[in-house]
Amino acid sequence: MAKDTKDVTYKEQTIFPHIRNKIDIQGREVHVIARLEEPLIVVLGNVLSDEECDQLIDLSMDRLNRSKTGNKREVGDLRTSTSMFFHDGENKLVAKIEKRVSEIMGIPIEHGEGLQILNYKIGQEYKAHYDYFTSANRPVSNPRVSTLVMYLNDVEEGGETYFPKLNFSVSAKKGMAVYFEYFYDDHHLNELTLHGGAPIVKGDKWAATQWMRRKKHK
Ligand SMILES: O=C(O)CCC(=O)C(=O)O
Ligand SMILES: [Fe+2]
Repeated sequence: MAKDTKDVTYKEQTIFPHIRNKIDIQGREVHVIARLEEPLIVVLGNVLSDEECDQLIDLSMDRLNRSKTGNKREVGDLRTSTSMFFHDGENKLVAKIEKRVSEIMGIPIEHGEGLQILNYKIGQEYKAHYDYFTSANRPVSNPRVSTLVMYLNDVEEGGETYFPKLNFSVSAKKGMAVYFEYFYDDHHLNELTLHGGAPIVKGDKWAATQWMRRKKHK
């Protein structure tokens, strides 16, 4: 018998649990607008209402500090935004959004690092980076596995979330979000999730980021 020479395309298991183009959560219909399969990058619509976006901005405005990066949480050129973290469930709105984010990402909120609000003014950016941690000599004990970046306003010009290794970018649009994950066995797929927040050219940018860990973080 002739041997079957068809290529077998093997796809890795993903974390994101939704296969349909709509996700029903808390009586709200979140839309899957676009989807890249490997690495999985999902553009989502109707994640937050306009009022929720405005309230998150109002609640964080007076609590912003220069954003930090890396294990040592340092301030530097890599990330020039200001930002803050809400405490877990610190008010009704944050609790409600945490629950929604957890359902979208398919991971309990206890694995999260807290909802983080970011503000970028003209010229400010988050240069291309990986959200996962790397350690040269020992495995990371509780690695980050996935990210959701939600946009809280429309940016007039600039401020896209860009993935330079994929020639792909997502414009910041109020209430929408981009999800991606980087817990693949094939490390090449994780490396393709290199991404950044492009410098703001006109206007400013407000976003909310949720980083999830493999295991409980708190
Ligand atoms: O601001 C963005 O578009 C990207 C933010 C980001 O990469 C992060 O918070 O890890
Ligand atoms: Fe990031």
